[in-house]
Amino acid sequence: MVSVHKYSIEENLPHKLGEYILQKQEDSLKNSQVFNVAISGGSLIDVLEKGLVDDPTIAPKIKWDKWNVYFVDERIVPLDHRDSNYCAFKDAVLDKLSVLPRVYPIDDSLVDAGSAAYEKIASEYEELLPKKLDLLLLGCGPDGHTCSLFPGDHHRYLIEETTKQVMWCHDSPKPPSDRITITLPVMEGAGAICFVTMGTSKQDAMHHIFDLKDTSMPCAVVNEHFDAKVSWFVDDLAFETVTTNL
Ligand SMILES: O=C(O)[C@H](O)[C@@H](O)[C@H](O)[C@H](O)COP(=O)(O)O
Repeated sequence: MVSVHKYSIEENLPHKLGEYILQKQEDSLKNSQVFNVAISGGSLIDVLEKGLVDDPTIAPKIKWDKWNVYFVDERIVPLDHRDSNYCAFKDAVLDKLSVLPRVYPIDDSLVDAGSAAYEKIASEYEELLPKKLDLLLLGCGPDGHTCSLFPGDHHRYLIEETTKQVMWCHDSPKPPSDRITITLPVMEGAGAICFVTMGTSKQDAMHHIFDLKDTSMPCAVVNEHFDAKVSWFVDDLAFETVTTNL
């Protein structure tokens, strides 16, 4: 069963997420020299800053030199553009560290080459991915999207992909329009999948995902497919409308 960790403001979700990530780091480093993590953009990055960099009890235990950081999705913009997930992570986390992880951004030399090059950015990124990601840290949009796997017929080709691990997402309903995203085959191979979602704007999505099991929402598809390896870190506000006992 999917596990849900629900916190009030006072309970400090970023700290609890930090503890969870720390445990995953330790588990992975028992069997490997490196900890392979892939992160999304959006509000997750602020939570990572609070939980992994600012938190005085967690921060010293994070072995950044053992981390390989990938992106579950990225907007096709230059890496120093304010819309870039890499740029957001750099500003919020990397620039504050004295020991750096190895980070794998997209090759942004092709971002101005037009849509013909975007498939190439995706396939090149697929080449960069390790055999196994230990942990995926994901967000959930108000429409139930995750990574750049959006709901609706127009984007069905992304959630239904069974072979390619990274794809070009065009006409994204959330700007910017062109992105790359990992697909379900990457989730299939991952050690653990963790969603982080907070606030009232997520209430409708939470009701659809947890009460109605509405698989028109990509997050509900992830819950359904990967079940026991999926955890959700949510706050009271986001879960206010959920009636299912979890
Ligand atoms: O690049 C992106 O747009 C993100 O990776 C995206 O998938 C994000 O995780 C969700 O949209 C949730 O974002 P919020 O948590 O900011 O609502």
